[in-house]
Amino acid sequence: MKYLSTRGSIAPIGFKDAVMMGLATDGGLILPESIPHLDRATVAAWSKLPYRELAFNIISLFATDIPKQDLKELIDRSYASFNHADTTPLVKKNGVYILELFHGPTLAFKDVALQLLGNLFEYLLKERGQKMNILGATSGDTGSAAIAGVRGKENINIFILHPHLKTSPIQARQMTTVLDANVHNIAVKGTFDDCQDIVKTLFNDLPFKEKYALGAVNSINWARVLAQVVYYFYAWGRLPEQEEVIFSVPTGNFGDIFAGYLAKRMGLPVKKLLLATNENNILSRFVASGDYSLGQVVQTVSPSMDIQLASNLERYLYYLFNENPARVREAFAELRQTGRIVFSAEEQKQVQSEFLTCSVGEAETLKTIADFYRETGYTLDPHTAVGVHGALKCVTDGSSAVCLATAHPAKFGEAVEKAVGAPTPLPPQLAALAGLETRCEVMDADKDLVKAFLEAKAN
Ligand SMILES: Cc1ncc(COP(=O)(O)O)c(C=O)c1O
Ligand SMILES: N[C@@H](CCOP(=O)(O)O)C(=O)O
Repeated sequence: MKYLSTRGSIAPIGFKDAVMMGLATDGGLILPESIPHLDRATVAAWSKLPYRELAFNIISLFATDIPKQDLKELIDRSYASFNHADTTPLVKKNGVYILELFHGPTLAFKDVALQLLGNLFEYLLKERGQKMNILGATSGDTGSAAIAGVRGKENINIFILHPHLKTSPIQARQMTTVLDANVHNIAVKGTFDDCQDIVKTLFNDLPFKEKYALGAVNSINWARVLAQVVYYFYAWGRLPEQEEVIFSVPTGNFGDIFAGYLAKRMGLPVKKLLLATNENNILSRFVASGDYSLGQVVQTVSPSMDIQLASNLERYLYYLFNENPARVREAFAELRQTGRIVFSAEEQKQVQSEFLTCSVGEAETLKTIADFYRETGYTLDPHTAVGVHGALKCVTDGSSAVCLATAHPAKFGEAVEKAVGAPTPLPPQLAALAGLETRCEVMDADKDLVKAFLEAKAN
């Protein structure tokens, strides 16, 4: 399998180089040259497999330059750190299915990909005899999952930018209580979009990227998205009837839902993907009316989705534009100049044939948590609640809905307590954070400050 860039200006590369490149060197995002298609019998057989076997089958279609035995070992090791025998169990509550993606070390869906990516980096760096400086942006969950994924690994420094005081307190502690010498947390006085913009700008500074061997842990890295494809198949295989379903995905950077889109293109029977957002609803507006115009980020009770500029939309647009990189370049030039992208009526129709959407406000999110808790005794985190609200409100045709549960509720204790009127018990790994020393560098949202900091700390 070879990989290309959505912007069309890199020579085809293999999987291992794609993982190491992160953001494509032409500023685009990396995609496979073609998407493998599985027939219905294969989908049915594979999706019933235990998680690690399924992950191996799917990932090996794309990671064709890693010897199969090595890949198997990497996958087995990555999911051994999950505390549930099913890795990503599916439960049914109140008529909807909940796909629990929070059984990894940091209690969010990011662990599914970042446990694997950490092991992949270690494997590739050893093979190449290289060192790496990881540079990533987080609105709260990617950061701790990435740190947990690379902690204790040789030849890796990690620099994670988060928006100062805009994550939940527990999310911040999950990152800043890690005092290992190679772990660097930077609290940026700005938004997640500012953090992501700094990271992308530094990745696009090719001499700097090369000199410091920058590695990407955000979903700009193809391996992130690929690992997330697996659980769509896994969930489908656990449904009582193997029918066309709707996946409801709480969405911020469009990585998770893009993985669902890939699963569908690979042959998984997905009727539609329901793109659920909080008040930061640029992606909902895009699906509902083709209005993709940038607004101001607002702070919500689902802070990990407080995002305007979703990285992975570019990957979807590449397909929407019939795999035409010139149209992708034009769209992003338009976005830079005018703050919006204009879509044709035909393109809008195409988007609506693939996605449903719902934008969920704070009151509805908290009410969904409260109602669900009262009716089922099950506690949703605020991000999951956004998707569950979307499924309960928008899936009106009798289809089965699978809601992706992207984080453990205890990561967002304040919001959950406001909704249900009682504190959520802390799992041991979160309770253990109380009182620990923290280390974090607070900085203005200035790429030169981040650059200088990385230069000083990288070794
Ligand atoms: C808990 C949680 N839910 C949902 C999302 C949205 O996922 P994505 O960015 O892949 O759209 C994020 C982060 O982005 C998250 O941390
Ligand atoms: N919600 C994310 C934002 C970054 O998204 P990513 O999937 O591109 O890493 C976070 O928790 O940091």
